[in-house]
Amino acid sequence: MNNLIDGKAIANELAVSLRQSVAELKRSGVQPKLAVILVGDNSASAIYVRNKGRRAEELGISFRLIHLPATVNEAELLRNIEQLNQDSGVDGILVQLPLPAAINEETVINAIAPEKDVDGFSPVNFGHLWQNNPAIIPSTAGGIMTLLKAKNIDLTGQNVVIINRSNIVGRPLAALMLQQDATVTIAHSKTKNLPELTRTADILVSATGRAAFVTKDMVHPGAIVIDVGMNRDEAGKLVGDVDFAAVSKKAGLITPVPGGVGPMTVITLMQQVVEIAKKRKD
Ligand SMILES: Nc1nc2c(c(=O)[nH]1)N[C@@H](CN(C=O)c1ccc(C(=O)N[C@@H](CCC(=O)O)C(=O)O)cc1)CN2
Repeated sequence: MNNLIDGKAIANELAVSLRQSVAELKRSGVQPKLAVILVGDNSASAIYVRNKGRRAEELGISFRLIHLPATVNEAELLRNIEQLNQDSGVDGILVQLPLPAAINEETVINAIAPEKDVDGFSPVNFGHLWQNNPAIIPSTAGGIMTLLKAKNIDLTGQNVVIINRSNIVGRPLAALMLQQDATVTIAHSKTKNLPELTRTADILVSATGRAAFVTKDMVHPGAIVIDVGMNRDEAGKLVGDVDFAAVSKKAGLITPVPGGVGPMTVITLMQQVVEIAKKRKD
């Protein structure tokens, strides 16, 4: 299929130069290190964290996983974050989301030192992003931008519809696309006449968490379709939000699930760990 955007292959290409950057840093006495806090036993989160650990190891980035029980209280979680904030050997800190309901996500994210907030979710990094001066950016949004760049897509004047308004995907992606002069619409569960809106999209991004949500009647011929969904179908198979079999026949370019946005999220995270570590040299 020649309209496929192979995120796995693009991530693997990026890994080659990133491995060299890590090796250079190590030669200059800096060992890049990522610390991940995983709370509870969400099976999807465990897989995503495992993928991050594997990629880090393969690149030569130190990876520390702190796995806390779902019953951990907020104060204990904040203590762990503070220790990592104070540890000069740790470059990037992230808390895998979602967190158990009893824990306030915002309090936790705000506790991460902005200069180590490798997810780019803190108000400081979000503020920089929306001020057109991005520092550390959310990895999924950054990964999607890299995919489009790899395919030489010029965003100027393109109509983009993003079905997601989260801080992880929709909002940061909208900011990044706006910076490249796209016309961006964020759609969500209360949006009226969604198919009518999505048919206006030159680039359609979906992150709804619902399998087969994007059907072929929602896509105009030749559109670029970016599928951020991670869902299980009735047979337990990993699928995205898009009815891939039908939509891929109509789309100009399309990302698969798995092997599309997911690997780009992970490699972008690693790129940012390395960028933070480089600051230790200065
Ligand atoms: N602290 C964060 N939490 C979450 C984020 C995030 O960016 N930071 N994003 C998502 C999940 N996510 C990152 O953690 C993520 C999603 C998917 C993948 C991935 O490797 N996907 C593979 C398939 C994996 C599988 O087999 O299930 C693929 O698409 O090929 C990595 C990371 C929510 N939480």
